[in-house]
Amino acid sequence: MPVSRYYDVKRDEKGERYLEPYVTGFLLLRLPLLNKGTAFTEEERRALGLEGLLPPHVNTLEEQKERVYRRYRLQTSPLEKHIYLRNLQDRNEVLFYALVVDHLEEMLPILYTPTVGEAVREFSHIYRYPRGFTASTKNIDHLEEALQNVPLEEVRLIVATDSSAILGIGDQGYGGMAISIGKLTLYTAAGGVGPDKTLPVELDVGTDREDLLKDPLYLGVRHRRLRGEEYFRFLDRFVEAVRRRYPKALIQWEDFAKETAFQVLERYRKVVPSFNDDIQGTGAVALAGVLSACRLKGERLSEQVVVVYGAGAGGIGVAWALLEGMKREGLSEEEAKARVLVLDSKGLLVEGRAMEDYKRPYAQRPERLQGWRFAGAYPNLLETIQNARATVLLGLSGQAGSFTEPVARAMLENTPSPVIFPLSNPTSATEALPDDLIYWTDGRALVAAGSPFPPVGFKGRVIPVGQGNNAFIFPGLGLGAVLSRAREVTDGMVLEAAYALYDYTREHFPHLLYPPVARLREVSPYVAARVMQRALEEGVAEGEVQGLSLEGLLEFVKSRFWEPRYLPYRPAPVI
Ligand SMILES: NC(=O)c1ccc[n+]([C@@H]2O[C@H](COP(=O)([O-])OP(=O)(O)OC[C@H]3O[C@@H](n4cnc5c(N)ncnc54)[C@H](O)[C@@H]3O)[C@@H](O)[C@H]2O)c1
Ligand SMILES: O=C(O)C[C@H](O)C(=O)O
Ligand SMILES: [Mn+2]
Repeated sequence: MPVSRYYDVKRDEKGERYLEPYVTGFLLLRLPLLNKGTAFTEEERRALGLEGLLPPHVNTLEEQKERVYRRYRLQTSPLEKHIYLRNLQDRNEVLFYALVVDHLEEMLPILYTPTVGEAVREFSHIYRYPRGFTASTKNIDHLEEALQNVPLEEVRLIVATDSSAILGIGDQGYGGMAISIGKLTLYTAAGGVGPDKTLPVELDVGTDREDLLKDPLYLGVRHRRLRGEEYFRFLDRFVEAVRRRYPKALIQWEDFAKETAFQVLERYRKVVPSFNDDIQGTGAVALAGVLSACRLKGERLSEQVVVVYGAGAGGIGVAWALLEGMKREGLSEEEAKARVLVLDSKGLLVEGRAMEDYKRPYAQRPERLQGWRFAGAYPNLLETIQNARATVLLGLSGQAGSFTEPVARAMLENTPSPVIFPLSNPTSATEALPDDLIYWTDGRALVAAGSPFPPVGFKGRVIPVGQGNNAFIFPGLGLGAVLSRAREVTDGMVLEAAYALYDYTREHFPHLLYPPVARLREVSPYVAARVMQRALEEGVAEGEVQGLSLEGLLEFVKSRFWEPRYLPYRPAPVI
């Protein structure tokens, strides 16, 4: 079957790839996966009915990049830049990715965190072209038919959100589609997954935001969110329809509120290859960064006392991964648990306290608090840091400014170089600004943040701020799972992604907590290869990669890596 009902990719006599479009003329210029714009050659223009429809001069891809980059630079705000790039993506995908790959570090904050947060908020107001697939309460009863309308036959990667907890900005209704689009842009730009193998999905189950429901321009369904059984019936249908239409696809669950995130992950992880980016991707990226910090300090992870601030999808995922990391260094479950302290909005999680089920495994035994001094019913952040003598502090609370100067100074009381990662996104939700943390700790804190921040100048030093964002994990994890045809994404594969990122950083950037994002295109294939290796070891891989060594797997990944280049076009033979 062709890749798409509008084209196929074939090989010529010499084995070179070419594209065979099934549409010609003006329509060809309107399909972003096919359109080369002014780069169509004269021969192609003649053969494909494009003569007279384009300017006479034929551009190279390089020239086109030059043109669009100049316009890009003239956009006056991050959101305008985002809109500009998204329009380019919807016009000509090869050109879009060629440009993004050339300027990855510059454009990631525009296409992804933090600007994507604004794009989510404004989604209905900046909407132009359709992209992705919407499952909504309007089409859920005939979802299988609706999925047939997606003109791609080889979708392998789906990012799906119900928009209930986008970044740290909460329920965003239909706007969450922008997150699915942004995450998949990274899969292609950083993970080498062809854009025609990806499908962004919005699961529009409604919104509880009155302002959105009342906004005449709002584009989602206008009712409150489905809950309980109705909600899960909706999701069951979605998963079933995906399984039928795209049996080889992996689903990445994104930005589900904590009330459902854990249930959704568990309900489907053995039904369809899937993982939750906020729980597992974030857990892995935090573990990798804390391991790097320990290496820089010349200490072991199992010696640290970790405080995780925030007990939602991200916080619990991070607590899980750090606990696993400590156990790997030889601690018992009990020993590890006493070293990973988790707080929610009511304070430290302690057994016996009222809390949701997913938090229970991370609650401290009451004995752990023996001799502690605190004022309220449960220790707050500062009290926990002081009493437990925390050495690592990780923020996943979405509470801007919650890592105050006294908090940072308290960390410094416990260790000469505290590890402090305000991981909440977007920038407006960060627990602390990195330069504040560095000043408050006299340059001694090891700092990484979820959103991108410029390096901090301090007493003649230039201190880079690592970006502890699951962007370092999910493209490699998803790619590795798909390329190894993994039946499921196991916890072992998630943790392997963390150690792979740690190893990559140690080898290539031994003085940093995370690699620069400009290196994502190297990081992701390496993470993918390690994930594949682990999938093989665990016996969940079903693909053609059986028996390959790590080097072999890396070669395999690289041979599949999609590059933004124009293929020559040959018209379909007339039958
Ligand atoms: N850096 C990354 O890669 C990354 C990944 C995932 C999430 N995050 C960030 O983490 C934040 C939370 O995301 P999530 O998906 O876990 O959301 P969530 O809604 O699942 O959880 C938020 C949690 O924050 C905690 N919280 C709220 N108010 C608090 C308060 N006053 N004090 C202490 N804790 C409080 C609660 O425990 C709540 O469960 C967001 O800002 C998100 O951007 C970052
Ligand atoms: O989207 C990001 O930047 C990371 C993470 O998935 C989040 O929800 O904050
Ligand atoms: Mn997320």
